Amino acid sequence: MAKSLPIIDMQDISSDKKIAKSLERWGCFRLVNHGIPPQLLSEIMAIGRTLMELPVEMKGLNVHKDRSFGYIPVNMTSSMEVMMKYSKAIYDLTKKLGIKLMEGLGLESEDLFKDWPCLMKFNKYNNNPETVGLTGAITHSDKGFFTILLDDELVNGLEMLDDQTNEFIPANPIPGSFLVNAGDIAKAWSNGRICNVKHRVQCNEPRVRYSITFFVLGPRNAKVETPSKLVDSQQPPLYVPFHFEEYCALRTSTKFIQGEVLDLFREKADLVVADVFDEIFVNN
Ligand SMILES: O=C(O)CCC(=O)C(=O)O
Ligand SMILES: [Fe+2]
Repeated sequence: MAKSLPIIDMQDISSDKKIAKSLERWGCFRLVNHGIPPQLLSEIMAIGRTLMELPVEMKGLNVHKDRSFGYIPVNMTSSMEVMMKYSKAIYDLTKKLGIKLMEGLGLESEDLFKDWPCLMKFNKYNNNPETVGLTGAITHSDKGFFTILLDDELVNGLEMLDDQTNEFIPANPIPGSFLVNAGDIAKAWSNGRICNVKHRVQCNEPRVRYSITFFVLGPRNAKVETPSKLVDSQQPPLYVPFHFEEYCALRTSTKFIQGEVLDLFREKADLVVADVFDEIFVNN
């Protein structure tokens, strides 16, 4: 039977343990019965599509210094309400997921992501007959802690890497669900227990694909530090505490997008660092 990714029902009484286990084994799971109404999911998806389809001249009116921050035309103010509603709902959901993860790992039940910066991103894959078989998003890990992805219900393409067998497993959509995956910060925070799953998006059919990602990034004004309970003589600390911004700057400057930069923050990093810098040198 073909391998498939874990599906977790948020209302299941053992969901906390299942969340921790799935993140350790796969670095991801599909989340169902999460409590965000399907109507709100359809509304935010519709807004994503509308924004993506705006004429180029209108998108050019974007005045943000970082051009990737996008543009919302004034006649779409009602969309702002939906966006605020959605971001609040999804932020509350990540808070619950953080608490469940803490409990699932046998840690004190607390709001892990309190005051952490988050980012919402709309994606469009211009799939067409010429792009079938090509890659829409190359293999990468996400740099933050958690990503909550609302994927296209009709057009598949997302694939998650099983790091035990090195094969890609399709994350086929389930209407009304989210795909939750862990990123580099989760791996460092958990002392290497959580998998920062690598993933990619393939074009399998000539139909445009939309998705919305909500990234829970890293601690604000504090270092990424492993809870003491996850460290002992059997599992000595793997990483020195570091700031999320520091991590992002290195990931950007090295252009390594699969979590390799975590090696620069390893305890006793002298040897590893030399290796990574060699690679950077070779790659440039
Ligand atoms: O569009 C998708 O399904 C995945 C997007 C993604 O991996 C990302 O934005 O980091
Ligand atoms: Fe990603």
